[in-house]
Amino acid sequence: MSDPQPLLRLDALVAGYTRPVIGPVSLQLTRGEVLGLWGPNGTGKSTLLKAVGRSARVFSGSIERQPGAVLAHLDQQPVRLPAMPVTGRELLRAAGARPEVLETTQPDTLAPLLKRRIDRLSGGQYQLLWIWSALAAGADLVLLDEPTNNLDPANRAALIEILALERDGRGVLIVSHDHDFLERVCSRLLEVRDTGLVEAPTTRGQDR
Ligand SMILES: Nc1ncnc2c1ncn2[C@@H]1O[C@H](COP(=O)(O)OP(=O)(O)OP(=O)(O)O)[C@@H](O)[C@H]1O
Repeated sequence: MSDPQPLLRLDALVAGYTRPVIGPVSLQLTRGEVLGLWGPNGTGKSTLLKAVGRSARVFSGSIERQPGAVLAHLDQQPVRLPAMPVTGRELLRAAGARPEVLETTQPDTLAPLLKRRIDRLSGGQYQLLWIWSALAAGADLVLLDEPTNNLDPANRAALIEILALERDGRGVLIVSHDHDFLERVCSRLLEVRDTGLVEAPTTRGQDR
């Protein structure tokens, strides 16, 4: 079951800001895959996501996204919306979440968040809702930078649960230092080293 064209293909990508900070790196992500990136601080993992999201500079190599694939990018510091009387449910509807997803498939932890004003949620609650809205709205290519930061154990467990839902339709690329989380959710893990990306063994993701 492989796509004719992967959702995302990086070929010898060198990316950075005023100067390159990562690369050359190559990878492919297909629908149904959850790919984890981990490695030491400052090796350019977030920059790689930003380059895919077009907020970092590409010095050489290429980034090919499947035409029409909808991208959602959770940055390390999620942008909060200004104060306004909008509930979580209204946010998800505005993002294009399908009604059946809103009514049936949300984990218990999310139900109370749907009723609350989003400008009154805590940082972690907002982050979880933001990720759920990207998934429920059917983003094809989801980039998550340190998604377990700010989450307590219950919300971290909810994140693991929602990432497992309807996984076949999308590809997810996750940067995290939370290795246990990556092992739980990822089908493939890559370690970022000075020499490039190295395939890392994953014990739990294989059978998902
Ligand atoms: N906006 C920016 N402008 C210039 N340099 C930057 C910018 N953001 C990050 N850098 C530099 O790029 C390098 C890689 O940073 P990046 O945040 O991509 O690494 P990382 O692997 O995600 O690190 P961490 O694990 O600490 O989050 C670092 O040297 C950092 O100082």
